[in-house]
Amino acid sequence: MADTTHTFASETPGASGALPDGIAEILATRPIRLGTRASPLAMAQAYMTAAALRARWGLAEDQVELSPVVASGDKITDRPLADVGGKALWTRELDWSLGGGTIDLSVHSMKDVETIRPEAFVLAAMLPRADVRDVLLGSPSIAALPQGARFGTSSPRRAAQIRMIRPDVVPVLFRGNVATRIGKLQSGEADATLLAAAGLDRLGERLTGIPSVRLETEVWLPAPSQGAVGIEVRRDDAPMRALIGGIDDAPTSACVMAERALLEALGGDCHSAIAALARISGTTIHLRAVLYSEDGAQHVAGDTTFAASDPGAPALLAAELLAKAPETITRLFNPR
Ligand SMILES: NCc1[nH]cc(CCC(=O)O)c1CC(=O)O
Repeated sequence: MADTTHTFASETPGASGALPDGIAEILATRPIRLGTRASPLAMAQAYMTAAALRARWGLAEDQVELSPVVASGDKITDRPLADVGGKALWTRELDWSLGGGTIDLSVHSMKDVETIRPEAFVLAAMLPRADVRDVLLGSPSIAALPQGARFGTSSPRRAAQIRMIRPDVVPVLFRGNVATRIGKLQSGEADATLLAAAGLDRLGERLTGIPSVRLETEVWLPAPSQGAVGIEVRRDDAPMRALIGGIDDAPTSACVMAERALLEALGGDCHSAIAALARISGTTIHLRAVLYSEDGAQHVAGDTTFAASDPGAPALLAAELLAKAPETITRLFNPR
């Protein structure tokens, strides 16, 4: 018989500590309001954030509340995101709520958050990063894809990466949430697709009957910020900054900030095919990145190792990559 004694952090006496200044006064009148998109994945991530906040500060169930907003990006599912307004479609409605004070915090998939954010907000915390890998669905390997396979994606990165390895593969437009895309694969709209392991894991997707493989980062880098959930707060809201700062996973924040600094220096947008991943060991960050031409026929890769205290290093890698990239790649970027 297994030992059934468990200790939960939230039950450890004193583990939660005193609330940051000003929070008790807010809780006397209303709950903490977490803004989130309404998609199943966004809701799962917001639940995780609420649970982490309650555990960290010893808050009751009803002291943290979710406030779902339907994002424009969730209403338009028949065109590539890049053609209809880009990443702002995911953040616009949440930004209005946060700026207007009807929510205290916005929970985001960091992958969907523009590199340049309103000056009034701060990304004050990230949850521990999930599995960063992309998952190939519909085939047990890239090599096993049938000749001329139809590959469902709306991501320039994923389309370029697959065609670099398999130029015969034909991209077909795939949008919608995770369940929608799995449904499209199962109904035969494509032979294969790619999804983030983080999303599948957080939704508890079983993928029954679908051959799949998690692609190792040595051979297949994910999107910058993939697998990271970030929480934004108004810059002038000191109590909420302290509250949310209490659940920040510092290694995740350091890596994701490095990937975002690279993206910002490159001037990448939804049309640019860029893969990047930072890993941290102690205070040393290792950042790898690959830029692709649209058809994947050309690519440039590079990496850099730097002290976490050196915020300029990702921009140097960006400059080095652009300097050696052919015009088919540089034209996809607007470096700053
Ligand atoms: N662009 C949609 C999106 N934004 C974040 C995730 C997955 C979760 C994550 O990367 O944290 C997904 C779905 C996907 O790419 O499969």
